[in-house]
Amino acid sequence: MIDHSFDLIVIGTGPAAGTVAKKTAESGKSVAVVESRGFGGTCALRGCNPKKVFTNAGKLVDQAIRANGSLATFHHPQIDWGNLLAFKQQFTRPVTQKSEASFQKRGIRTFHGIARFSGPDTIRVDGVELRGERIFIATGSMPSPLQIQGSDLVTRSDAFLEMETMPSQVTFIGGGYISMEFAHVVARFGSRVVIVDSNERPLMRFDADLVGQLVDRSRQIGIEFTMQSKVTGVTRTKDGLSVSIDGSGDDQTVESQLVVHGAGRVPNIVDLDLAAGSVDFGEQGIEVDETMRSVSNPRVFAGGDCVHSGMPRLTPVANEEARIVVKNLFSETPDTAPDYGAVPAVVFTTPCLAAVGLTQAQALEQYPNVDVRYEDTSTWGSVRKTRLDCAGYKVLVDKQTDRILGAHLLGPAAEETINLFALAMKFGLTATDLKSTLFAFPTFASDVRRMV
Ligand SMILES: Cc1cc2nc3c(=O)[nH]c(=O)nc-3n(C[C@H](O)[C@H](O)[C@H](O)COP(=O)(O)OP(=O)(O)OC[C@H]3O[C@@H](n4cnc5c(N)ncnc54)[C@H](O)[C@@H]3O)c2cc1C
Ligand SMILES: NC(=O)c1ccc[n+]([C@@H]2O[C@H](COP(=O)([O-])OP(=O)(O)OC[C@H]3O[C@@H](n4cnc5c(N)ncnc54)[C@H](O)[C@@H]3O)[C@@H](O)[C@H]2O)c1
Repeated sequence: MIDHSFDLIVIGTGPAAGTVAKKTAESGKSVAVVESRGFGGTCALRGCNPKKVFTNAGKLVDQAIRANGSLATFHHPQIDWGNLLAFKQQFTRPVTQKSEASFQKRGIRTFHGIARFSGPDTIRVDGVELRGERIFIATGSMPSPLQIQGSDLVTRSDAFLEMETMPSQVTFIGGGYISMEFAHVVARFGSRVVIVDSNERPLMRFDADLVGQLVDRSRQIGIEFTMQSKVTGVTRTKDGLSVSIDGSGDDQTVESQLVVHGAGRVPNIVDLDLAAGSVDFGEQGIEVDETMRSVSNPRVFAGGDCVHSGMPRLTPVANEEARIVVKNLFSETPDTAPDYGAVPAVVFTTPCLAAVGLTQAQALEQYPNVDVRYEDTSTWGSVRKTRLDCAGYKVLVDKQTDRILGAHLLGPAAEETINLFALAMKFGLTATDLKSTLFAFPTFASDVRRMV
């Protein structure tokens, strides 16, 4: 029996869901949202935003240590984990209540619990049956299940961001975004940090030369890398945890008090009973066409981390897909597709590593004449003034058109400067256009003229 009917039911309350629910309600439609955890989604509660508070702390201590005695004098700059957690909670604690209120203020009905399909246009949540003219799925992603003994002893990123103290020995499984970002903070807190990754280097999707520089810097601050190795099990010992590592025949164990999951995320769709809703899906997520509509159920749209779009699972991607869903949801002929442009990505280590567009290998494969401009910029004045000795760039330019094919930055303000390249690539600016632009001086942006 149907308890309530709506024009639109939205599952999730992260960036993708929020935009679609609010814009649709503002257009006069009746909307319900369903959330199984606190309202607000991963980015605001357990991802980008709280993470940035932690990485800011790591960056500040790093700056203080390397500038000590030259730019200023500091006595024992250090992270106080308890204070840091309390400060982070100033940002995260109000989110749940504010987020739900912002839906309700627009007349959106809010439901708490796990949403499950009970038919092609019906959802069950907490014993209530809802019918939707349209259903938008934006359930995000979750840590990939670890098929290892003792997987229940591994701490996930959401629990890591709520830890009241940080122990002295920490092991990270995987060498991707999460491990590298957290490891830089934990190392600056003063703990022993080990990263175990199955590849030959961490951050495989980023430029190998710049990752090499970042790994050197990471080692200088005490991070140990165990590469081409897999964690095979975690067991409890009297002092903490013992991590078993298989390094292709070279087995070893590492003692830790904390083992953190940084081994990738998968679409969070297991609880939805998508088969009951006739919604096709695969390992990479919900199958959608280019309008973000389910390929198998025309009433259903999906966006963000839970879909198989081939795009990186990042907040700006979720936002763009939501913008498109708003346009297509109630259209007789949905035909608008996302315009992702070149999606910039940043690893918030100290310094940050940032990238947009093609990698060197992709550029050389796709274009006959590529100018590869790579330089270690640690000797540049702008970098030396920060007392940092880890910086570089790689810019890939199509020699035929002078267009930027990819930009890869490591160093101070890389996380900001990359946006200039994203803008240039989206609007087809050439290397000469960038070179001829007057940027304020002395800024890191003004270094762009030397890179192109
Ligand atoms: C530690 C960490 C750091 C990150 N840092 C960055 C960063 O710096 N920059 C960046 O761009 N991206 C970052 N990301 C990725 C970013 O958080 C995601 O890409 C983004 O949140 C995806 O948004 P979404 O709307 O698809 O889903 P989410 O934000 O994940 O929201 C999905 C919501 O759906 C709810 N839900 C799931 N299943 C159900 C169900 N069956 N019923 C009801 N509700 C359900 C969940 O509880 C959740 O609230 C980070 C992620 C993590 C984990
Ligand atoms: N700054 C950001 O934008 C940011 C930050 C954090 C997370 N995220 C999002 O969250 C996702 C998940 O982050 P992540 O760091 O968990 O994943 P990731 O995909 O970035 O990296 C996972 C790494 O774990 C390795 N790995 C997997 N299983 C392993 C095992 N058993 N043993 C050893 N190594 C193993 C992989 O080789 C890979 O290098 C990211 O892909 C991104 O979408 C983004």
